[in-house]
Amino acid sequence: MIDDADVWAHIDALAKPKRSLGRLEDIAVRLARTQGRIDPRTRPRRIVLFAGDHGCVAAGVSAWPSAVTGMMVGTILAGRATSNALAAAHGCDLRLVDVGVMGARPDDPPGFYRDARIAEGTANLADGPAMDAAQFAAAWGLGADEADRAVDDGAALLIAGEMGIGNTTPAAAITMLLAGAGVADAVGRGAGADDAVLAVKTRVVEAAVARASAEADPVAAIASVAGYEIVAMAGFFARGAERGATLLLDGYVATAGALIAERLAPGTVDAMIAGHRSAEPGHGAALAQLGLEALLDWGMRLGEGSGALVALPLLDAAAAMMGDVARLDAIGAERAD
Ligand SMILES: O=C(O)c1ccc[n+]([C@@H]2O[C@H](COP(=O)([O-])O)[C@@H](O)[C@H]2O)c1
Ligand SMILES: Cc1cc2nc[nH]c2cc1C
Repeated sequence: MIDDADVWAHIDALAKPKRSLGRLEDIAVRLARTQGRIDPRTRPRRIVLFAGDHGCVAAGVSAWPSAVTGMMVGTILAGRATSNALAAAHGCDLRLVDVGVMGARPDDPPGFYRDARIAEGTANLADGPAMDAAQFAAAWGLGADEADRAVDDGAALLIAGEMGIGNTTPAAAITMLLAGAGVADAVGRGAGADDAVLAVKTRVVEAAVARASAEADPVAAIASVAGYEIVAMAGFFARGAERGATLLLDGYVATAGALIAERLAPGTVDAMIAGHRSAEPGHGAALAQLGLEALLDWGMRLGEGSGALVALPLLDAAAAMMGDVARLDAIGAERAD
């Protein structure tokens, strides 16, 4: 633990007028708090992309077919997705984890395949629970293992990204369940739903949340409307926070994972910084529930960790200020402000 007052005292002693770096100083304080040190680190850093499919796509909740998840997995493995480009641009190590992608891909690297308990995609949440408790635990465990691996490899800052056609449907249901959002706010156009798809998605989410709300057990309620990649991100966040890493959040789907983490492992939010606010209308309610304010609001809605990766240089700037700027007394000047 580190006292905010000590962090501000350090910032106010630097060779610059007080508060002259504006919001960058607030980010620096948050970063220092997440790591419990006055000179927080943003390197090494790692993004883990969790990819999974969703049975509810069969109900007509997405503009895209599930096969596109596997196609994008191939693109990520080939190093040609947006996440690869942004991670490379900002010196961020990237890993891809299969948490239930439909279809076999013979070219996948060894070790890519998922825990045996995780099916090729969740069950259709329009018809019944998306997953059972054992599958929830397996997905959470995969995510937690990835956080352990990242921290063991030296990472100080972690990003979770995701790829999964249909996953803004479980994200909307979780935002209703855990952040109290109304259905009209929570359900958005995802990867490009038209009015007809939006109407189906709204009905599906409303019915699934009604069913989940009747569950007495909180994990069963969440599992009933979740996605494997969302639960894996929750496990990743919870374990990452436990291990002292800073968690930089991406968009609506990643924040659904953050809501689950905070519900089941309270205090995880203390390690989080919200990279951006997605164009999905429910993201504001999800961030408000966590008490987080996004760094950027740029109308992005891709997923893949892209919003977090775009915000990453802001954290680098804050960390550089904390670690690399001389003190006013060291240059022989006296504070005049
Ligand atoms: O996280 C977000 O803010 C976000 C907003 C809109 C779309 N997405 C991405 O789009 C896909 C899900 O969209 P959909 O319409 O198929 O539910 C999935 O691969 C997500 O990564 C992600
Ligand atoms: C092409 C495509 C790429 C994506 N990356 C994350 N979600 C996505 C959804 C689609 C459809």
